[in-house]
Amino acid sequence: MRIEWSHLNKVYTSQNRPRARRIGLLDFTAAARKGITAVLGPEGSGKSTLLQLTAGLLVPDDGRITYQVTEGETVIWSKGRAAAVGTSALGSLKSRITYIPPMRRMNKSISLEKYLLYHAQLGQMPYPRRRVAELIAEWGLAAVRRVPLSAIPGEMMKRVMLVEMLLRDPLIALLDEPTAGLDQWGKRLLWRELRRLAPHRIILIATRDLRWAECADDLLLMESGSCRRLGPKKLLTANVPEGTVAAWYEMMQTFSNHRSRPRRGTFIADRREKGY
Ligand SMILES: Nc1ncnc2c1ncn2[C@@H]1O[C@H](COP(=O)(O)OP(=O)(O)OP(=O)(O)O)[C@@H](O)[C@H]1O
Repeated sequence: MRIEWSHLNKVYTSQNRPRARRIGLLDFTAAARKGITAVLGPEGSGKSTLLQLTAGLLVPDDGRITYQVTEGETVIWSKGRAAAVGTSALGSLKSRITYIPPMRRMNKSISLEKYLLYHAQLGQMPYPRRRVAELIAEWGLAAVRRVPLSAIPGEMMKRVMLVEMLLRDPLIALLDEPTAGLDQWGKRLLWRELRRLAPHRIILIATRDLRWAECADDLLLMESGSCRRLGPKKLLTANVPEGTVAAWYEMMQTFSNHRSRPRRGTFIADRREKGY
């Protein structure tokens, strides 16, 4: 199992101001293997764009994503494939990818319990009623189990989305800021569940919660839409005395600030030529 991103580019244009363009991804090339990959990077570095492209919710302007699902089964997502067949280019893989946005409200009148039961049945979970009841209790959602989704408060919706993911049992899980809105107990529960799923799935987590990112096997550091560093967490964090993700990230940002600060009288073009 593997996901390969090859020379991905994504530029956002505004309908009102077509000349105002923002770079989402810039020649992004990297790969993710089985396990948990923490996608790190400063605000606006392209973490969410990467997850949404990988979920098939956005179409790349250029480049391709290759999903090696099982031995001999390869699926490709690119502008050409999207133009030819739309999201059905992802075929049955689409239903095995779960994307969880940072926060979501749902305008649905169906009760939480019925909604989760529907997803358990969709995911062909054995004993769906029992599993839904267990997860509702475990994630502290019993008080709202008969409440319509539209009336569930925002911070609780994060837990609903995570339970939905566990019921669907995806092959690829893409979580954007999954700990935002979770308390310590929720964070621990999510850590445990993701570690349980990790050996047989590809899990990408875009997060600014560097302590929680310790649950990852691999770290992918983004900068200005590109992949700046990718590798096993153990190997990368071994280079910093504290040995933590937070310390490694801080060190990388210090270098980054140093690199991007133009020296007096140095033009950007000069810096490129000199390979800064
Ligand atoms: N829908 C959009 N329309 C216009 N520009 C966008 C859109 N989504 C993202 N961008 C821009 O693309 C760039 C990358 O944004 P993205 O949200 O992918 O980064 P991020 O690393 O996830 O940031 P954050 O940590 O703030 O969520 C930013 O400059 C952002 O302003």
